[in-house]
Amino acid sequence: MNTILTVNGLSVLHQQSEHYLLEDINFSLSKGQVLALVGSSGSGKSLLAQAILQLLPENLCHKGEVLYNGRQVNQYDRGKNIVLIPQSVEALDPLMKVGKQIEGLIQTEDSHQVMLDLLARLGLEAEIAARYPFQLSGGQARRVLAAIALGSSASIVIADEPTPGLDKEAKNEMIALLKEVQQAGKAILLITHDFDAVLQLADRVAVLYQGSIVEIADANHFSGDGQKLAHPFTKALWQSLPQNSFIK
Ligand SMILES: Nc1ncnc2c1ncn2[C@@H]1O[C@H](COP(=O)(O)OP(=O)(O)OP(=O)(O)O)[C@@H](O)[C@H]1O
Ligand code: NI
Repeated sequence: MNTILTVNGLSVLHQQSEHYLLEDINFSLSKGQVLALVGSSGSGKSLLAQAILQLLPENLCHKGEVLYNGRQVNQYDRGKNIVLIPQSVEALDPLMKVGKQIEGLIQTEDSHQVMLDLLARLGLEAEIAARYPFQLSGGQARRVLAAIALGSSASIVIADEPTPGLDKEAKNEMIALLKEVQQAGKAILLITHDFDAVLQLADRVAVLYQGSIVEIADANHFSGDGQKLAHPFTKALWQSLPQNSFIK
């Protein structure tokens, strides 16, 4: 198969306490596939994204391997082959206008036009390009972060919570864009609490519970009362959604 990302026995531990924050994570991702990563707050989703990108904070260390196209991931893959749509807007350069930041990552001659097209696709006015990050609302900043990732040539996109803070229209636009990214043959790791997005985009869903993946389920197993789901935590997560509240 066209496996593009492989995570093998990945663990992340806090150096001082030797406490495991992630333990023995295994999964792979092929071209054009979307794997959703769900789990409670604090279960380790963002840490997994950071570990894949070699961006772990210094007080944490990791074991195991992350392979891009069969070879160890290195720092040069970041931004080039694997991009992150980060959870926090602090990832933007506070001193550079956002249009320039987006253009900087688009590797085609007409980067200015591509940047403007991306802004429009994400429902942002062209004048946003001339603003600094602090002049954006939370939802606008999130869409700018997405434009940066989607404009790059990377073949793997890791999206850490791309939809919160967006109104319904902007959220649907973001989901449509991610769908296009997938159809272009890129692989997506979609970290989210939003099951709307999961059900519209994901092929499979990895469920993280206290630092371990307890189940990787087919996305279409998230239906009915969750009888096709294997792990009690996955079932509980599914049944706790407001739209499933009629299920006893
Ligand atoms: N640098 C660090 N040092 C020690 N512990 C950390 C560090 N970074 C994260 N953690 C801890 O690791 C755990 C997982 O954090 P992480 O940010 O990955 O959670 P998450 O699943 O992304 O949560 P959320 O849904 O709220 O974004 C948390 O308990 C967090 O406090
Ligand atoms: Ni997180």
